[in-house]
Amino acid sequence: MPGDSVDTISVSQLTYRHNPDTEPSLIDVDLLLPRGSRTIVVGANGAGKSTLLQILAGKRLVSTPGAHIFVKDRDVFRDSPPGVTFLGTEWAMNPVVRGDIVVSAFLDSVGGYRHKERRDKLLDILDVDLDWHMHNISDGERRRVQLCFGLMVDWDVLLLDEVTVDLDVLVRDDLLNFLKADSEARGATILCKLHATHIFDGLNNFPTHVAHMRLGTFVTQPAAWPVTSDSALVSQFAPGTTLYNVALQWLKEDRDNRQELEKNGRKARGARRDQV
Ligand SMILES: Nc1ncnc2c1ncn2[C@@H]1O[C@H](COP(=O)(O)OP(=O)(O)OP(=O)(O)O)[C@@H](O)[C@H]1O
Repeated sequence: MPGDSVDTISVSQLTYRHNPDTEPSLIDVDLLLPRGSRTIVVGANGAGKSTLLQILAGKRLVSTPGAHIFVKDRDVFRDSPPGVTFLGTEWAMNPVVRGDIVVSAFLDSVGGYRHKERRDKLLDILDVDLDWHMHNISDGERRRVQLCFGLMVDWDVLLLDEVTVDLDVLVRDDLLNFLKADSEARGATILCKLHATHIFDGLNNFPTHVAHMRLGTFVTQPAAWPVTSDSALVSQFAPGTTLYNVALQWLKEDRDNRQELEKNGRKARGARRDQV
């Protein structure tokens, strides 16, 4: 709850509609994430993962009475917390980052010279060339520049929305190791969305918690990872289960649930309320 410094992220009674006449994308969400945790959220398309990340980043205003959205003990909207980094896919679409600007100038324009050590480490991990021109690089290369840009500042909370999807496996592996070591060394908290098409190799050792969202709610709250004989997930999975198997089972349950709803005449989410 707000005021408890053990939890970096504390959410309660969060309901959110993108449009007033559609079904809510998040329904009465409660969430507590301890400081230093690294949580992967699994869920089918449209489960509400990105919407939740965007709200935690303060990018979507929530006006639902009673909703509490606190990051680092601060109200995300009224007293926005410092040290929160959100990395989402829309960044690469921004015309500014597609202009004729050299990477070194671009990174310096956002203070890269002040974080030279971390910047150089990230340039190395992400294999980014300071002489690249932003308008002349591939989407994957632009993504690597974005990661360098977003991660070079010391963040306390990192909200990752799919941005590792188009990295090659070597770069991605190095980056995950960097993020893991960074979060362990500084007690920084990471929440990331796992896309259904994600490559799972190398991800197994990354999270401290995994969670499952479906139709705007958590069907499994963040649970300690890996699965051990005394962990909450042992009722669903055998100790030592891989993240790949967990995701497969949860996504299959999501599909079964959707088919059941459709059989019973329920329209897909996003339909107007008066059509549901
Ligand atoms: N900008 C928007 N305007 C209206 N509805 C939206 C918008 N963004 C998302 N939604 C709706 O909110 C719901 C949750 O979407 P969200 O993008 O959060 O899901 P997700 O779990 O991240 O899905 P995916 O894995 O497919 O990216 C979906 O029904 C989606 O149609």
